[in-house]
Amino acid sequence: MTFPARSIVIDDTTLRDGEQSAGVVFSLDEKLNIAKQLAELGVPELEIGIPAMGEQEREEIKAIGALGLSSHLLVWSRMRQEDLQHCLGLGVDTVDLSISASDQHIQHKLKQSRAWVLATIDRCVKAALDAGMRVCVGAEDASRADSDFLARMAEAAQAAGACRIRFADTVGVMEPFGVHDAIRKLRAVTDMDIEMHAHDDLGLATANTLAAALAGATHVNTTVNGLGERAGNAALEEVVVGLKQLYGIESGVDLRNFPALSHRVATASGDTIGSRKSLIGRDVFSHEAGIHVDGLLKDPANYQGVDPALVGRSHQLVLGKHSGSQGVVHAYRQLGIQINRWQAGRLLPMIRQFVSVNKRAPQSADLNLFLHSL
Ligand SMILES: CC(=O)SCCNC(=O)CCNC(=O)[C@H](O)C(C)(C)COP(=O)(O)OP(=O)(O)OC[C@H]1O[C@@H](n2cnc3c(N)ncnc32)[C@H](O)[C@@H]1OP(=O)(O)O
Ligand SMILES: O=C(O)CCC(=O)C(=O)O
Repeated sequence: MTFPARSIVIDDTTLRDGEQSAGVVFSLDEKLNIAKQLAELGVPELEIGIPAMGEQEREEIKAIGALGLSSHLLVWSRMRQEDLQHCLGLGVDTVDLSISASDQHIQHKLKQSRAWVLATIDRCVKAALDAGMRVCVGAEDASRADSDFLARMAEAAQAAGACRIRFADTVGVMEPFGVHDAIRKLRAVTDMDIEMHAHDDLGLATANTLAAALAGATHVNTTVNGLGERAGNAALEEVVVGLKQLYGIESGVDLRNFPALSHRVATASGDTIGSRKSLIGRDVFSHEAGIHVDGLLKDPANYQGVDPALVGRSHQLVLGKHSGSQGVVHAYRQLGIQINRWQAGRLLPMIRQFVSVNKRAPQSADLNLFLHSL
């Protein structure tokens, strides 16, 4: 399958939805550094906070704005006049004005009607525009909304002057085919930009985000390391690499310095990154199995699905229970010691015995000992 060359805008919400993860708080210093690093990677848009939360949040939003970053900044707000007022004068010219799209939320959270939602969109979007803001209408819980009503919301938003609608899979219950259909349907009824906001409750946030991009979304929300409410959002690193590698869609984001940002966000959020977390986990570019190591040494393409250099990393070859003789020869060569395959074959049982007992790879001192005992 071939895909037309195109680009997409990443709107990273590490500093908004990322910080909404239970128990996570970023200090101002952490926010400033995360924002700077995101901008340095070339992330074009950053959603940086919720002004209605209070004076401190607003001061921090201002401080991020004062950095003069190359990234375009947004704030998030409930679709309420009083919340909108808090978004003004912060040095940020775009607001995601959020209102629920599903009957579940409209009736049982907002305790309102669909007609009220449409009227509120009209009133609040116009008020934001009058105040000099650009508006993205956040359709919260869009994934559980009636699709015809969502279309009416999009029409109301566009008629009022919004430039974008955000399709939020708020509770993370969608799958890629459904997302593709939903975004296609939205694309057919509006000329506004469309943004996908996915949650990872079923482990599908990235897949759903890619599906939205294929269906015509112009913007996608991400967070560093997939941080975010509950199971998190679509991970910036996965979305950027997936868009480019699978579909040739450019995001303009260069992840070669991503490990430093990933580490910063993990530390600031008190999180540990799973060792097998795609692209950033400790072990995802490590190889032990003899056949794989032999193949990689002959040509990395033999066992490389993703080039680790894309995310500033490299392959690690590890000696272990499943090593073969080529891997052993290579490990000794790294120490400046030339051995032949016959010697490697005799060293293998020692290596296996060592890792079985110690549950770790042998270090250079161990390898020297093995060699001397031959
Ligand atoms: C899916 C998402 O991620 S949405 C973003 C969620 N993020 C957050 O909630 C983090 C920041 N939140 C906060 O600091 C606070 O919740 C505030 C400042 C926004 C509001 O605080 P409070 O006024 O004390 O209200 P509280 O949080 O208890 O309840 C939410 C209220 O907002 C209403 N509300 C929820 N969403 C919306 C919306 N999109 N538009 C208008 N009103 C809304 C609820 O119905 C409820 O109103 P009620 O008190 O009249 O029943
Ligand atoms: O309405 C929005 O802007 C999306 C809010 C959000 O974070 C969500 O629905 O998960």
